[in-house]
Amino acid sequence: MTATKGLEGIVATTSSISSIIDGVLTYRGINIDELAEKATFEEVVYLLWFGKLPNQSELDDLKGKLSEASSIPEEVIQYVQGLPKEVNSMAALRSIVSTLSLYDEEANEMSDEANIRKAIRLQAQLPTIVAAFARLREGQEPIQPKQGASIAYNFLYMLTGEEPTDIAVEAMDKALILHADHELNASTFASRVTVATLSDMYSGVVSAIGALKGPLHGGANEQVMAMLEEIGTSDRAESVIKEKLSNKEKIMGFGHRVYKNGDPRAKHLQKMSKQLGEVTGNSNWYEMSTQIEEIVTGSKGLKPNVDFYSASVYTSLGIPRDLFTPIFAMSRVSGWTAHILEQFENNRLIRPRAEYTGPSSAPYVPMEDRA
Ligand SMILES: CC(=O)SCCNC(=O)CCNC(=O)[C@H](O)C(C)(C)COP(=O)(O)OP(=O)(O)OC[C@H]1O[C@@H](n2cnc3c(N)ncnc32)[C@H](O)[C@@H]1OP(=O)(O)O
Ligand SMILES: O=C([O-])CC(=O)C(=O)O
Repeated sequence: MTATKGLEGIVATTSSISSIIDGVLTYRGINIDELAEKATFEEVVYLLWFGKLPNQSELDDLKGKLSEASSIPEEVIQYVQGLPKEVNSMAALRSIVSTLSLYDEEANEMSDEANIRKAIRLQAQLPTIVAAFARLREGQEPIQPKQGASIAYNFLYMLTGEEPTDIAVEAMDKALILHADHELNASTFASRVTVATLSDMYSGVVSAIGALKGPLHGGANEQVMAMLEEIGTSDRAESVIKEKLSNKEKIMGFGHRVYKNGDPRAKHLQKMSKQLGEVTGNSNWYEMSTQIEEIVTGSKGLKPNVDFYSASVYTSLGIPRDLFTPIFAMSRVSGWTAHILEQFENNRLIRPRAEYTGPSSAPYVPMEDRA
């Protein structure tokens, strides 16, 4: 038995949800570029869960169900209110989703119908949770979602209490589409491992949130913004990045385990970042980002991943940095739940082996003889 570090190149399951073949990403066979340009996030959620694009009445039905399920129980709001003010936002999200399961009577119900209903509730409630968390820690009242509005609109509305502009809603919707699923990424794999023991959907999503939190995965988007803030002004970009590279530091938002010639999602976020910079009259973050891309790609051949330009997009939307990864979770929960449903369809316990590298035939030393 020989281990492959980081399971690189190992095919661990079959899946018909998303594919990355020769650098092209599809959801259910549809190219991500087309979805980013033409679809809405709700259509993508339907596509991921049910394997086809919805017709108008199927889409209306799903939107109605998402809207209906978008409020969170009062007990959960009280739980959020009681959290320490300075808590890490992904740790909070992980705990809140776990708490949410305690108020879902179907949490441990394993039928297909119950699992779809839970997927709808999780997708509908994560944006409400993230917005409520952001407001409560500032001492503000949470805002109820508007019935009938899109997830992208509602999230921005619940966060700020103001009607978002059309371009803000478009940018948020596009970001949600682009982050929705990505084959067997670390958090999705974590969710599948958890539910393959026949544990419940909430446990799978909580495992996934824990995995997404790390800076090598979803947590990178916050780190990108921290880096842009550290650089501060474009004239410092070259010296700061070159110093990081010479110190062998990783440049957040660059590189990818699967894409070696560039992430097809990055260009859409770059375009949104540029547009938002023009609309807000502050292109500083966008320009600094393009400059960093030039330096990192030029010197290391590394290309930006989905996390890189999302940082300047969210900042232009006025979103605090520590909500970037929770926003990723708000989108990726559609993919996690699709994968959990797929895992349940044809389940087998996921239990690989480890190549043992410890001592062999070690004696049991009695306590009095130990050093
Ligand atoms: C949504 C997502 O999860 S997308 C990924 C988000 N994560 C990031 O942006 C964090 C920064 N990027 C990285 O850490 C990596 O590129 C990963 C984790 C995404 C992929 O990692 P792996 O496939 O395991 O590649 P690995 O980390 O082994 O890197 C291979 C080589 O490229 C270098 N490298 C990879 N990414 C970077 C980077 N962002 N900055 C500098 N060097 C890098 C490594 O240092 C290593 O160099 P070496 O061979 O000289 O030691
Ligand atoms: O696929 C991966 O390894 C990371 C990920 O989630 C993404 O790029 O969206």
